[in-house]
Formats: sequence, structure tokens, C-alpha cells
Amino acid sequence: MEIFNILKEKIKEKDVITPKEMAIIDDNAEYLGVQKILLMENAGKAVYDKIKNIEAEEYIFLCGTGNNGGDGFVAARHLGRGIVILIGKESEIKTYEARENFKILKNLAEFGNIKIMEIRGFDDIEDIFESLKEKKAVIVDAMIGTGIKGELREPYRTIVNKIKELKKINKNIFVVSVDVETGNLESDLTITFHKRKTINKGNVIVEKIGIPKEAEYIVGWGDLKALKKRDKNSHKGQNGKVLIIGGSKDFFGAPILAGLAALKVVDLVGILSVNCVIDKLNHPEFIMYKVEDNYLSAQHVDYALNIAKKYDVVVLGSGLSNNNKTKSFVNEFLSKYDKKVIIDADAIKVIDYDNIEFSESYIFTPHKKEFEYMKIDLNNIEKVKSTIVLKGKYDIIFNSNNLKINKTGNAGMTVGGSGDVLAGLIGGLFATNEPFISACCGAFINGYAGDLLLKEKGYYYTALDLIEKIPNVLKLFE
Ligand SMILES: NC(=O)C1=CN([C@@H]2O[C@H](COP(=O)(O)OP(=O)(O)OC[C@H]3O[C@@H](n4cnc5c(N)ncnc54)[C@H](O)[C@@H]3O)[C@@H](O)[C@H]2O)[C@@H](O)CC1
Ligand SMILES: [K+]
Repeated sequence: MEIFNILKEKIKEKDVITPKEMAIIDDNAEYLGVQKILLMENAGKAVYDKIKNIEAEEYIFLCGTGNNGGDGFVAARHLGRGIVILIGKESEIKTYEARENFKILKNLAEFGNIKIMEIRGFDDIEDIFESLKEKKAVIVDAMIGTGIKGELREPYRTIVNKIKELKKINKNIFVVSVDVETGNLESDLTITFHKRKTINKGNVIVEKIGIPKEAEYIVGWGDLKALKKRDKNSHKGQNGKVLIIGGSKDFFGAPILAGLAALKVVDLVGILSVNCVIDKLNHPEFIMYKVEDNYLSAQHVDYALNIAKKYDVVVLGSGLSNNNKTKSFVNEFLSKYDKKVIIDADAIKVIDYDNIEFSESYIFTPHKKEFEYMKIDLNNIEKVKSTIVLKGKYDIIFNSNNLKINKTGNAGMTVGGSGDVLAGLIGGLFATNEPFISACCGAFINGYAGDLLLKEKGYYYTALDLIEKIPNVLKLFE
């Protein structure tokens, strides 16, 4: 924790975050035990606290089927009056929290102060908009929040345009957006939660809703959910290609473990290694590339570069050995290769750190001892664009702009090969994702696999067991 605390001082906290970052924080607050329904209550109450002071003849809550809509339901309940318009059907409400809050509204609606409508399109509310032309009204935009994906679809697009038209005709319409403005709606006020979002514009206030600061730092299932999803129509190779470069006369199992781990998340894995490794390999899943030597060395760099260009990511280091030959291989390879690389194990030890640039395309996976080789000056962290996974009881994942801590894993993970599994797994994720999230998720999944095994087998599990558990973890948080 000491390094984590130092880094916390050095790495600037973000004041404004992307919707995607916020969605991760929300989910990780839940991972820490803060229930979403509680956050929704606080969010809806924060909206109510602002609208209750706006005098109006009518309050309209336009609610989507996600949690943004849920915030709208809560705000309407606190206000105790108004028309709640669900864009869609009750059965289409996506989450438990929003559904529960909708049910409460239905119970209240029987008393007559709150009116509920489920609509298909703008036609269903045309007469309401007609009547609003003459009224002093508040429109609460709880249509879409941080869950927005792509261009705004119908009927949202039409509804947003109609609100804009209405505002032009009637200056007594006050639009309050919940969390973010839906589409290109120009709201009079946006009440955003926890932190300002990059897509917020206009008059924005930030309200705290009980998300602890720690949710910004912990790696949790929020990170996993934010990984790129496999496209169901994708072709072979589109879900990533990883090349493992490692192995030597001394260690032949390491690159295989890395390769097997990567194979759980990508389409293709190649292994480039020396003859004593490749000749022993009996894995039909791998594409193999052999050099006739005991160790990789500078003379193999051109061959490696030629192969690496067919892949998305190189995982460099597993079982490589630490000697002058591998040193020349690693340094020359890195000086000539500018795509994504996971740098692990012996590769970390042999790098000439006086001549390396910590570029964004590298992810280093050192344990404490290997980290010392890297000679990183924590006071000069802004130069470190590479992502570093400092493995330990708690893994610390950081680069110049980001910092997180992962707490999954247990003492059983000291078993030989678990580091190779992690490097391969991160390599696999990195093929189709950004470096920081790949590193965070790799550490989380690997540790979580270990935690599942601890329950099943105690500490008596192996690196191969870890690999077999990777799909279970991924499936759990799909
Ligand atoms: N996740 C949490 O822990 C919390 C979330 N909160 C609220 O929940 C929001 C995020 O909720 P969700 O993740 O459920 O997502 P949203 O409610 O923001 O949006 C998801 C809905 O919008 C639809 N949608 C997405 N993109 C669309 C497009 N381009 N055109 C048309 N429809 C589109 C989806 O089909 C889905 O029904 C936040 O902005 C915030 O308001 C709050 O309740 C506080 C707690
Ligand atoms: K909104």
C-alpha cells in the first residue's frame, strides 16, 4: 500500500470523467458493497431537491428504460406529483433498481397525484406537448445517461427535437437533465452525479450520491463489464491475435502457459521460441515458430519482427532467461517494434532502461524485485506512459494518468507459472482493448480465478488450473 499511497499523491485525480469511466465507477461502488438502489435513491433525491424549488403548473418526467430513467422515477416519487412518461413498456425496463422504483410509482399512481404513461413514440404524447405550449412547466430529462451508445435512436430523437421546439415557443419551459443531457438536448440545468462528465455542457451542477472515493481506485467487475464485447458476427482473427515470444533451454513451460491463457480470450496464438521448447510442444491450438538455438538472441530479431507484424500483441519474456543473448534480443526487438507489447519476467530484467522510452504501447508486469530493475522515479511519473502492473498481495496498476488497485487473488497464487498466465491473459485482452483496462482486468480475472480455486481446492492448485478458470470468471461478469 505504501507505493499506492505515494502514487495517489503523484497521479493527478481527474475532475471530469467519460461516461464509460463513470459506468465503471458505479459498478465498482457496487463491488465495494454500496447497493445501486441506494445510489439511485440518492440520485433521484438530488434531482428532486433542485426541482422542488422551481415553481410550475406541470412536471413531466421523461424516463428511459435504463437506470437514468430509474433516477427519474425516484425524483417523481419524492415530488409526489406530475406525469411520468416511460419511453417503452414496463417489461422493457432493464434493471432491478429501475423496475422496483417503477413499481412503487404504480402503487402511488392509484392515489391520483402521479400519472404514469407507457409510450411507443412521440404520437402518444403529442397532446401533452400541445398543452405545454401554454403552461409553465418543468421537463425532467431522465431518458438516457451514461449508458448512451452511438447516435440517438427513435423515439428519443424526435422527443428531444420536440422539446427543443417547445422551448422556442414557450419560455416558461424549464428542462432539467438527469446526469447527462440526452442527445443534443439543451437543458436549462443538468444535475450530474459524483463528477462532471466529458459530455456535459451548459449549466451543470455536480451532486454527491454516496459513491465512495475508493470506487475510483478499486478494480472490480465494473472494469470487466467495460471490456469490448465479442461481436457475434466476427470472423477468425477479429477477436485478437497474440504472439508469445519467450522460452529457452532453461525454461520451456512458461511461454506455453502464457499462450494457453491468451487463447482463452483471443482467436489466434502464436509461439515463437527456441527448438527445445517448440520440439516439446504438443498443442494443436498454437501456431509455432522455431529458431535453432538455446536462447533467443540479436540474430533472431529480424525473423521475430517479420512474424510479429501479423499479430496484434506480443507477449515478451516468459521463460526467456537472463543472459547477454536474450538481452540483445529484447533490446533490439523493442527498438525496432512499435506495436503493443506485454513485457514480463526476464524481459523486464534485461532491458536497458537508460535507452528505453516508456511508451503507451507497453504494459510491464513486474513483481516487486523486477520493478526495482525498472528504476522508475515515482516523482517523475508523468514520463511513464506505459502501464505497469506491480504484482503483489494487492496489485497496483498505474501509468502517468491512471491508478488502480486490485485485491483479488490469494497466497496460492505464488505457485510457479501464475505470472506467465497473467502476462498471457493481459496480452489477450490488450489485443482488442486499451492498455489500462486490459491490465486492470487481467489482474482481476487472474486473481478471481485463484479465489474460485481457493474455495474449491484450498491452496492446492496450479497455473493450469488458473487458466481453466478464466472462462468461468469471464462468464460470471458478462
Ligand atoms: N449504475 C449506477 O450505479 C447508477 C446509475 N445511475 C443512473 O444510471 C445512468 C446509467 O444507467 P444505465 O447504464 O442503465 O444506462 P442509461 O439509463 O443511461 O441508458 C440505457 C438505456 O438507453 C438506451 N440507449 C442507449 N443508447 C441509446 C441510443 N443511442 N439511442 C436510443 N437509446 C439508447 C438503452 O437501450 C437503455 O435502455 C446514469 O447516467 C445515472 O443517471 C444512478 O442511478 C446512480 C447509480
Ligand atoms: K438524461
